[in-house]
Amino acid sequence: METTIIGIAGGTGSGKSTFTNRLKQYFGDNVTVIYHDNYYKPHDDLPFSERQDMNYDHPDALETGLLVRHLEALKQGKSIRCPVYDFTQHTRSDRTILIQPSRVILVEGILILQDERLRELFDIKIFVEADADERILRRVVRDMNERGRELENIIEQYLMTVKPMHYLYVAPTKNVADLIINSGLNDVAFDLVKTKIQQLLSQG
Ligand SMILES: Nc1ncnc2c1ncn2[C@@H]1O[C@H](COP(=O)(O)OP(=O)(O)O)[C@@H](O)[C@H]1O
Ligand SMILES: Nc1ccn([C@@H]2O[C@H](COP(=O)(O)O)[C@@H](O)[C@H]2O)c(=O)n1
Repeated sequence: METTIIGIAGGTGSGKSTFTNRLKQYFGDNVTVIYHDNYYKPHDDLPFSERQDMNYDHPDALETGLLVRHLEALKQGKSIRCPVYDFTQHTRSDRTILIQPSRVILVEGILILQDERLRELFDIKIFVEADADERILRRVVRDMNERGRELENIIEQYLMTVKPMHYLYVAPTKNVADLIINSGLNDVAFDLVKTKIQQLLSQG
């Protein structure tokens, strides 16, 4: 089986997951989703207070080599066990998820277009764009509701690492994207990508 891998990048809060999850919801088991976030290094040898203060927006924060190996295995028709990251604990959980090979794989994450090995594996590269003020507002709500964070910590982390790393490592990757999407809720972009995936699936 041929495999097509689509990378979906964009800054934090840009709407990457919203766009990716909409495609997953539409295609169900015909499409597999892998989140780079699950490949954050665990650092479970360090106390919580130290894990809390780390820079999670630098490429070195992620075990991207493992993601590369997993994508290569899926392309070869092998299943993989994907780690599961726990944002409330700043480390990986004990769980892994069994992921089966499929015709189309979506890979989502802030830094996926920054890594040359990943770029080589992607057949289609998408960047989801959104203004910085909207992204941080969404992140505040999301991190407080879903990631167990407090407002003060979110603001400090944003100013110390998230914002500078975004402009150093994430924003420039817009230039290597095949497609730049204005918002994760963009219906036209969704229809275009949906049609492309339908075409790939019908080719088998
Ligand atoms: N265009 C949009 N308008 C309003 N809210 C949005 C939009 N895109 C995403 N959101 C919301 O913002 C939050 C972060 O979006 P998400 O897709 O998780 O971002 P990312 O994966 O890029 O960090 C979610 O709660 C989502 O529902
Ligand atoms: N322990 C961690 C690990 C990562 N982050 C932040 O997650 C952001 C990426 O995820 P998105 O869903 O927002 O794209 C990234 O900006 C990291 O700062 C974290 O807060 N804690």
